[in-house]
Amino acid sequence: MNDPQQIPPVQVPGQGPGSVPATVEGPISVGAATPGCKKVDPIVVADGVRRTYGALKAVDVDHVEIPRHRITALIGPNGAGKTTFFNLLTGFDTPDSGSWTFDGHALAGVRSHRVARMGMVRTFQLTKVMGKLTVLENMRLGGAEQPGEALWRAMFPWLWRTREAELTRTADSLLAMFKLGEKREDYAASLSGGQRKLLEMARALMADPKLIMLDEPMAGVNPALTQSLLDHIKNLKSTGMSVLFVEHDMHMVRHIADWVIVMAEGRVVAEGPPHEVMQDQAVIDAYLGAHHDVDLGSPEGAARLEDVLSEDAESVVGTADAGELLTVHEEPDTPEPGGRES
Ligand SMILES: Nc1ncnc2c1ncn2[C@@H]1O[C@H](COP(=O)(O)OP(=O)(O)OP(=O)(O)O)[C@@H](O)[C@H]1O
Repeated sequence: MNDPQQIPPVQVPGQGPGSVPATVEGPISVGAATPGCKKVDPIVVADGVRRTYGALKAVDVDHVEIPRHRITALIGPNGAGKTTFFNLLTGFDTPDSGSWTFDGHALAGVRSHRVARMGMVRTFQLTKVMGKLTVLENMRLGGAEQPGEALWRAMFPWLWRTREAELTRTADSLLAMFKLGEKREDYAASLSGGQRKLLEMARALMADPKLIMLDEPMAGVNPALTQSLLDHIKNLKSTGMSVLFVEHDMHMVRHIADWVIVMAEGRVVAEGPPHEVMQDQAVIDAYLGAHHDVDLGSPEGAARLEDVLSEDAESVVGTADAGELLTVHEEPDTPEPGGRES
């Protein structure tokens, strides 16, 4: 069994201390923070990306840019199109129209595994860890396969053994970081929902991404782990990674996001720094409808919003189906039900 105490501090694969950029500072947008505004250094640029389901426009994004080396939150009410947009960008779904680039490379039509190999890796709202594999095996699967690696493995098995040992070392470091070291030999199916979320995030890091996209990383994570999860995400930025996350937890958004993009009814309706965006009328309208007087930028306002939405029969806030605005609930140790890929 692995002893997390003996594992050295994690180094995100391929990003040793020598290659770590200093904290990036300075303006994020070129000019004013308006919906679809240009960024000083974008890692993703999307144009005219649309996805309809029958008459429903799930995603209808004219233009959006995701800043590099920053933590960006993608927020919006349920059904706003956030997950569908994630699916489109990462090749898990196909848009009706539109184009987008990642790190300067056009990605429309590129399949999901190639997108991941290019350095754009995502996690899912409902985790996709493989229950019948151990935690360590799941991690090793996340290691990006180099072009031609399968051939090398067949022809030069001793070289593969070296690579496998490397993957195991990286996996153990990441498992220690996510406090899953003691679970490395357990089947992933035995993990709680929250632990599976952590495993999925750790596995995504095995691919050495330039951009990690997290779909509701906090939902279902035990409160004891939430602070360390926030710290992990901040650490990713300090290693030079760009982070884009979908989240309903405004506490998390306010505390770690450098930039917030707000979607409603498939469109980008606002963007900017967290404290500004949360007082934006379009955002308040999108979230609150009639409750315009609530200030999302303050803890009291967010608490009030949570109360209001908890009483709303159509809101999932405060239920097991959604992240919460201020607090994170305990996840029962039961397997997740199947469902749509989101
Ligand atoms: N496979 C699908 N078939 C039909 N409609 C879909 C499908 N996937 C998503 N939708 C619809 O598209 C819209 C956007 O859904 P999406 O899951 O992207 O929203 P979201 O902002 O991620 O919501 P949430 O915060 O609840 O996860 C919703 O109205 C949803 O019902």
